[in-house]
Amino acid sequence: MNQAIAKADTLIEAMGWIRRFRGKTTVIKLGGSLLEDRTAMHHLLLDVVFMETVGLRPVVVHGGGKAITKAMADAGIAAQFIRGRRVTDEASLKVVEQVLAGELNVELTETMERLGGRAMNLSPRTTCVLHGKKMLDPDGEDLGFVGEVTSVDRDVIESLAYTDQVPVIPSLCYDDEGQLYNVNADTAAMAVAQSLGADKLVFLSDVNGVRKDETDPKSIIPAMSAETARELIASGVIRGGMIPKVEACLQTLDRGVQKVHIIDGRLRHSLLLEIFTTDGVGTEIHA
Ligand SMILES: Nc1ncnc2c1ncn2[C@@H]1O[C@H](COP(=O)(O)OP(=O)(O)O)[C@@H](O)[C@H]1O
Ligand SMILES: CC(=O)N[C@@H](CCC(=O)OP(=O)(O)O)C(=O)O
Repeated sequence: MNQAIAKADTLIEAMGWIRRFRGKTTVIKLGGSLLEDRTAMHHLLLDVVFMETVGLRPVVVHGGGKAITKAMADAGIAAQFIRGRRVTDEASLKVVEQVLAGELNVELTETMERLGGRAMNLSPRTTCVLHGKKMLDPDGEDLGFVGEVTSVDRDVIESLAYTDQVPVIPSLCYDDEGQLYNVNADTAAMAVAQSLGADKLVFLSDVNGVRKDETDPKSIIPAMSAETARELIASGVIRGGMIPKVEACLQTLDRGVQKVHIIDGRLRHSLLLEIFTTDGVGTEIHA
């Protein structure tokens, strides 16, 4: 009996948080490093289904960098990155599309449905909600078919909330001429969060947050200002795949979203801990 009472207490404790966030949009970016870990993915999607069930509005944007690199290697294509973005020629683009839209997007949607939730894939193979153009690298490098999002079909995404469906969006966009582009998933999540005026943007990755020393989990920085984040990129402490993530955080903060978090998706229920407790996990970047 005591156990059952403790469970009821936990539900009551969550009530304040549920009321606070009910009807609010949280954009959740699932990183490809994390998607490799099936158990972690399962628990995360369960958290997403829970959020939707109690009236929050989760929107999932996903990458799949590791799976793309693997599929490219299988096809005999070497991966090349510039400042965390994949140089994408025509052959690579085919692989990117197949992995993101053909495999991961379908798997994520189906898994959520199996877990008792309702989900809808919004990919170029079904309904593409991200529109954009070729991205011009600030250093003048030609990244090939790498795009940036210029507009988001907000109405399509928001209408899913009326039928209790979680939108699942891969990081691909079309331009006005119907050319497909590979978009960094952190950048795509940022564009979606801005367009929806999201309350929160959470990046789930395979590290416990931004670290002073990339290899030392204990060196995690729990909270940092936008200014510090810029300094850490310039000094090389933040490098590789963490650069587009932090850049996306900075641009989001520039446009009015109050808080952005980078958290460890491998930690069971990290998403719920982030939303339903006062002690956040991971790194919070604030204005
Ligand atoms: N200062 C840093 N702190 C933490 N991770 C960092 C840092 N600099 C670079 N990284 C790297 O960034 C990676 C996360 O980026 P990425 O692999 O693109 O993840 P995701 O697939 O989740 O988007 C980490 O696994 C780590 O290797
Ligand atoms: C242009 C560019 O870099 N696109 C990314 C898209 C996937 C992605 O961003 O996946 P993660 O979230 O796992 O990093 C790529 O090709 O890897």
